[in-house]
Amino acid sequence: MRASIIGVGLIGGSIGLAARERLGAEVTGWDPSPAAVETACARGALDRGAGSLEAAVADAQVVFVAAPVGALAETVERVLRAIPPDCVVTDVGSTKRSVVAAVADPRFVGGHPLAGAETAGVEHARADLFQDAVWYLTPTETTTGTLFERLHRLLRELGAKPTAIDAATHDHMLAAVSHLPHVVANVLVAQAARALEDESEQLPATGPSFRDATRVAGANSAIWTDIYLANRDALIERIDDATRRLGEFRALLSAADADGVTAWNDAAREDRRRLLEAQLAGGTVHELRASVPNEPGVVARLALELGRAGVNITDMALYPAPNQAEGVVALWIAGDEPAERALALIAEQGFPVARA
Ligand SMILES: NC(=O)C1=CN([C@@H]2O[C@H](COP(=O)(O)OP(=O)(O)OC[C@H]3O[C@@H](n4cnc5c(N)ncnc54)[C@H](O)[C@@H]3O)[C@@H](O)[C@H]2O)C=CC1
Ligand SMILES: O=C(O)C(=O)Cc1ccc(O)cc1
Repeated sequence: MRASIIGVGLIGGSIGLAARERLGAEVTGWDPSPAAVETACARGALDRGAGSLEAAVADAQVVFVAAPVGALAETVERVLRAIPPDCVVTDVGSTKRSVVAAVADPRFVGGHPLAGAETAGVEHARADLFQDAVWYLTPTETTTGTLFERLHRLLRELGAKPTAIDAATHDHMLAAVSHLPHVVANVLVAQAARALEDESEQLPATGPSFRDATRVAGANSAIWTDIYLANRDALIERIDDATRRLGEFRALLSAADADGVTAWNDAAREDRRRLLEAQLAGGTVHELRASVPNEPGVVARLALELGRAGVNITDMALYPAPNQAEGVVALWIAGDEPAERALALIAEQGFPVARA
């Protein structure tokens, strides 16, 4: 497998380490910072650095674009102009609408690993960063099924859990579970640091809860300014919602409503439990086989439909029929109930489907 990485920072570097270690891939990379390329080679994240983006991808079977969100659309287009025809291109940007709207090429599939850190640069890259992490993919009606399948398999081999989602749903969800938490962490440290400016005030001691809630405060501005701006409409909605919730709690306090405060706190515990429980779906893996016409977008549509219903595809394989007009998609789904749901959803799409 020949893989190429454009933007060799924390995420690009981690993909390089994992691809070389786990896939035995030959990895070439390019970054506008020569120092990043040099460190990536020294750390074993790249087999070699290339002199230009075009040279880095000329021979690739898969390209990961791991640049800041604001540079993604232009960089992906540049990659698409330079790759061989049978190469899949993906990105890792934390927001998806802008790049997916700008790039309409059957060889491109948007992506976003839900894994990372508050650090930056290939110095902090790790081969195990994506182990068991959800890795969102945003295929569209034009995505080539076989290239989507190749990317899906590669990500599984990197240890991740690829999950199809549409770009708008992704950005709205991420505003709530990633972008707002980063904003709130910044607000918390700014509040506590007021004491630094007022010499008469004693510096607060920071306990574990403060450290947990603020680990990501001031995370890498080289990527976060772009993320906040690219998702500003969804993030503003979440900030307004959070402000309203703070206002509700303020009202409970102001009324000294002890029962209300207890109910509010209990509801938070229950919400957190349900959110964390939802990540632990597992169980027996079932193989389903669906017959589908060999048309652009069919595989993407199936993956998106299952993703929307919360069904995770553990693995997938495509078997085109000799006449090339139709084919079989094999899907492996973990858990009895999700497999049942997947069977029903695929049948609803009008495709014959059975357990293998
Ligand atoms: N840091 C994290 O935890 C996560 C970050 N992401 C996304 O991954 C991408 C990369 O982020 P990190 O690796 O954390 O940042 P980073 O700052 O560690 O690395 C970014 C790299 O991109 C390079 N770069 C800048 N402009 C470029 C361009 N025009 N073309 C190619 N390369 C360029 C920089 O020189 C740098 O080496 C961003 O899109 C970010 O939203 C996704 C998931 C997690
Ligand atoms: O460090 C953490 O907890 C993070 O949240 C890292 C992170 C940053 C950006 C992403 O798009 C996904 C994950």
